Amino acid sequence: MKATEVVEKLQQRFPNQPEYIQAVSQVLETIEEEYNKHPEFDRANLIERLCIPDRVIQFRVNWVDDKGNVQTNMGYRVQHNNVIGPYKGGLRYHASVNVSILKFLAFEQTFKNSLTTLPMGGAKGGSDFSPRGKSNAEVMRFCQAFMRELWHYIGPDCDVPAGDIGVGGREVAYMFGQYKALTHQFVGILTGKGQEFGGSLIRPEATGYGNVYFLENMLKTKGIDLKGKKVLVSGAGNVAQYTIEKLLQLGAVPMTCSDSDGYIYDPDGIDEKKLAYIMELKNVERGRIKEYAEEYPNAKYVAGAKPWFEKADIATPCATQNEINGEAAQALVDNGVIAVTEGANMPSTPEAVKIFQNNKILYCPGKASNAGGVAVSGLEMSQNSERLKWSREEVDAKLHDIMNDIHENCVKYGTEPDGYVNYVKGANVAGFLKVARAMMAQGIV
Ligand SMILES: NC(=O)C1=CN([C@@H]2O[C@H](COP(=O)(O)OP(=O)(O)OC[C@H]3O[C@@H](n4cnc5c(N)ncnc54)[C@H](O)[C@@H]3O)[C@@H](O)[C@H]2O)C=CC1
Ligand SMILES: O=C(O)CCC(=O)C(=O)O
Repeated sequence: MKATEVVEKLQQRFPNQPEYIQAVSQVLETIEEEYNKHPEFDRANLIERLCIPDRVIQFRVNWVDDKGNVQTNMGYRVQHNNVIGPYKGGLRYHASVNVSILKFLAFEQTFKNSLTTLPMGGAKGGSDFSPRGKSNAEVMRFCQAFMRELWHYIGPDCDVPAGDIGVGGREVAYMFGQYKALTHQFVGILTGKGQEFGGSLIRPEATGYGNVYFLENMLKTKGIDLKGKKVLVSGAGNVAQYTIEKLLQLGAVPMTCSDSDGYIYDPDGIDEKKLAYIMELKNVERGRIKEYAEEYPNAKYVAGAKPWFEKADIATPCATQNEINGEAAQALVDNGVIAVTEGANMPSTPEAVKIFQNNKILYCPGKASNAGGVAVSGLEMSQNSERLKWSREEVDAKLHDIMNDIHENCVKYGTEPDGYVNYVKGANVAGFLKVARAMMAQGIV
């Protein structure tokens, strides 16, 4: 297998899917060597079968807005690979959603879910509907209309969606209610559910907490801890909020957060009280991050920019894909950042990744460091199957163990001769081998 040739062929077959090609390209270049140790993989054309999703489901979603007008959005589910378990992965509601973005996310999810050690295949879905500026009633009607189509293709042992950008507890609950109404079944069809109806404790916190547990592990390899470290965080949603919460618990000092309009920098650090303000602002009032600087005048708000040019010890992008480009990565390196851990999916461009690696920064790709969210989703599925609810401590301990295992696997497969851990290679090879072995065992299907 020659990675560049496979990517070229995919590019010809799927033109205008840059995010998908970017994700595939990054994985193939790091697994090429391992793949070529197994001639049986090539005979089975494993690589194309692994890169091309099992299916891409696309549908129209009609819903009625508050003025009584009918609106039409697109809905999608990309079921990428289910050789190690039922399809599993979030739903994204954002105006930018398209097939390329969902194919990249579903591809990444397949490797991520493999890394968690739990039996989950990879999928992703969503819509170009944006909850921003919509009333609660409009969001409910949209979620119901979306599920009226999606329910045909999912099931507790077939495909179990969850949240992602624009889909949190509120949206999951509306979709759960609609699935139940359509099927007359109370089953664990979505994860990230409310605590009252089958949700797992720690699921809302899991991606952010797991991100910081992974960061702790990376720092430990250099004998460094988080105490007093200044951290640049982007995003102000689910992943950013619980990344900040865990950073605070471990003595670090989060300095920034952001939304798609700009970022805030707080020279005094974001403390627990300020985090509670951000949670209220974003989760309840659904306001903009610039309001933080009005509430805390010591902080500055920078419109239309990202926080990567501020000085700090660590950076953790928790907003969206390709939010750190080469220029931003170079600024982070020049400012002395020692570690970059990704809460978001593919937030660093290929140029940025090369800059981190060439400068021997501790750098980990999202499919490893943000796997805590889907891992606890897997634990929610187990609890739903058992019809039991585990304690907060039990789930957190399991999350901690899973993140430690993922870190260990990255070190095992990614350590280079000079001792530098290439976490990208480690995560990709470890994730790939399990999926590849399962594909080989199950024959040509
Ligand atoms: N929610 C979860 O459990 C998991 C989420 N992720 C990833 O983490 C990232 C954030 O997701 P969530 O926090 O769940 O979503 P969210 O909807 O709760 O928050 C997203 C945040 O990113 C910001 N954002 C969105 N698009 C942006 C853009 N184009 N430019 C700048 N900022 C932008 C939003 O303003 C918001 O603050 C995404 O990449 C998602 O795929 C990864 C693993 C699990
Ligand atoms: O919890 C899940 O099923 C999916 C989480 C997710 O979308 C992700 O890991 O990117």
